[in-house]
Amino acid sequence: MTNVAMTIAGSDSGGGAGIQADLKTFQELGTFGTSALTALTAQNTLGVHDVYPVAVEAVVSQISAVLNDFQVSAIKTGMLFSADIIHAIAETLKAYKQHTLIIDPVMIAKGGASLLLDDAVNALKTDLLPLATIITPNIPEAEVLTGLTIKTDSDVENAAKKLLEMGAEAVVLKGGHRDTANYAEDLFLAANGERFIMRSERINTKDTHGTGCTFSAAIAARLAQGFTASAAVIDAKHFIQAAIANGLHLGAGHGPTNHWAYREISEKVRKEVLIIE
Ligand SMILES: Nc1ncnc2c1ncn2[C@@H]1O[C@H](COP(=O)(O)OP(=O)(O)O)[C@@H](O)[C@H]1O
Ligand SMILES: Cc1ncc(COP(=O)(O)O)c(N)n1
Repeated sequence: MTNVAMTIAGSDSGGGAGIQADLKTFQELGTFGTSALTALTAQNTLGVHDVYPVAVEAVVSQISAVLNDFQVSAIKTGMLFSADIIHAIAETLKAYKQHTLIIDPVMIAKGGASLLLDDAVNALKTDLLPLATIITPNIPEAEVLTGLTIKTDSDVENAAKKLLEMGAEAVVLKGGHRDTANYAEDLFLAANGERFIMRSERINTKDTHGTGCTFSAAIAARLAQGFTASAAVIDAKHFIQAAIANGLHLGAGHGPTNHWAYREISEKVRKEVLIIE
């Protein structure tokens, strides 16, 4: 059976993040990728040069066209840009009773450009977050969503709990932005009580453009194939670790990750690089 996923996100002309990262990741993991664009960005490894939002009707029309024809097993969202777009997406997904939803609450690009308007944060919290099967914030995004300051391990736990209280079924609070020098660790916490930490070696590289997009797309690809939430996030961590560790060194700024590295690494080697506790 062919499994289908959809990404609702922005286009990154540089190919490392956004829709491009999502579709490459779906393809690598054997899930058929469909998409609805929310914005075009003129972007490269040095930064975001321009943002052109897509009209709300055009976003809804793309989602409807896909959902009217395909059996989509998982949807992920990335850059959503405005409150109007978020509201329309939430209403459309509710109308289609689409249940498996991974929300990567993209706010700011690595170079500092805003990919979500300030007044859209509330719409993300009230309209979309309660529909989430899994939400995957990085530390700054979790701070904005919860209003908490996140520095210590217990701050991470408290923020994850608060995100569950806000309506997500599960959260992966990603630790890429923490000051852990030797490892990058992410906390998985679910409303059903499941909890674990995924810890991998921190790769010393500036080429981390699109890590969050790629990670959440890998989760969506695996959920679309019927993986459980915990199995999907663990495999996504393997995928992103391989992609960062085998960087392509493209461009003069924050380069993209290597979306085909995972398929070249044996399962045994993948398992060796990840500690689950
Ligand atoms: N230098 C790194 N080495 C290894 N893993 C990393 C590194 N930076 C980020 N990660 C991992 O990449 C994923 C994305 O993390 P993060 O950088 O926190 O999110 P975002 O890209 O949304 O800012 C997480 O699984 C995180 O642990
Ligand atoms: C269109 C688009 N979407 C998302 C990101 C965030 O990238 P990252 O995954 O590095 O946070 C980006 N830079 N551009």
